[in-house]
Amino acid sequence: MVNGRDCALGGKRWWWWGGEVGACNGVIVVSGDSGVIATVSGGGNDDIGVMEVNGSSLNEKKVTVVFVLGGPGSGKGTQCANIVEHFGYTHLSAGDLLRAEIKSGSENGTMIQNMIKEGKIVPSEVTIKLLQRAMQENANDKFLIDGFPRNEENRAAFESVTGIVPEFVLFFDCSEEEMEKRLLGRNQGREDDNIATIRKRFNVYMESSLPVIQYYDSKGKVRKIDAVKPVEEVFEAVKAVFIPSHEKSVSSTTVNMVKNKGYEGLSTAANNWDLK
Ligand SMILES: Nc1ncnc2c1ncn2[C@@H]1O[C@H](COP(=O)(O)OP(=O)(O)OP(=O)(O)O)[C@@H](O)[C@H]1O
Ligand SMILES: O=c1ccn([C@@H]2O[C@H](COP(=O)(O)O)[C@@H](O)[C@H]2O)c(=O)[nH]1
Repeated sequence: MVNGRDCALGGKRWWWWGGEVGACNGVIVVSGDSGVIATVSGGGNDDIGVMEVNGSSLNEKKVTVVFVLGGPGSGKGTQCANIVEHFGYTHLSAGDLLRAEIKSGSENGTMIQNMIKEGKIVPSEVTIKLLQRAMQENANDKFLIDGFPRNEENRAAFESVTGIVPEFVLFFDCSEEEMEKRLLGRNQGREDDNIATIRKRFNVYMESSLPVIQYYDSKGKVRKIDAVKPVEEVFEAVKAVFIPSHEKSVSSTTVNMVKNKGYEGLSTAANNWDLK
């Protein structure tokens, strides 16, 4: 499945991949299938990822991850920018990371470029490594992962390699007609925003990505948003998902106080608060 090895350590399972074990950053790693254990201190090779499996931990960093899924052009990137601004998440677009990898002159560049032109899904190990590195290099502990996982294999590999289970999945539900119109009008010079590739992307989305959303729905993790509406209205619905429920009930109480007892000083703020 992925280029990694695991073994039991202190009742926990650990994975590693890539590079030399001894170059890793002050964490415990395992060597080989025989389960030989090495404790490494110091060093520093960012290409090596060591993660606790079965906990949302990345190099001993606890992280919160929200997957942002939906068809091509459903507005994921647009809304992620709003979420970053209002809720302090870091936005990691898998597609942007892959495009940056092409630009960097990486040995995988040509392969990634061909896959994107064809609307195909890049192998999991490539994308997961880019996502892992981006999370490790960022001091934040809250990430929006946009446009990943795109198929069941992506999903299973990410969960087993990183041990990260998403907090929830934000799903932008949009008609194909609307998505096509948006992609053809995006005008960002993307090689895959032409009608032939768009059709291929739609097919891959229907066949491979929707089952991932269905999987998370069966776990009660999907927060579905009607993404056909204008940007501002979509964000109102998104906000309702991100505002913690206790804050919603506090504001609800405040509104009731305003309504019932006429606390005029609070009325503007309370009435502007979006209660869902
Ligand atoms: N609610 C909306 N109404 C109208 N246009 C929108 C809306 N949301 C986004 N757009 C526009 O549609 C285009 C696609 O949006 P965006 O890039 O956010 O989609 P995406 O889901 O991230 O796409 P992709 O999966 O291809 O990366 C952009 O030009 C954006 O400005
Ligand atoms: O996890 C991923 C994300 C993206 N791809 C490839 O990139 C393009 C563009 O993705 P956007 O999310 O629209 O930026 C996509 O069609 C895939 O070819 C991928 O393989 N895996």
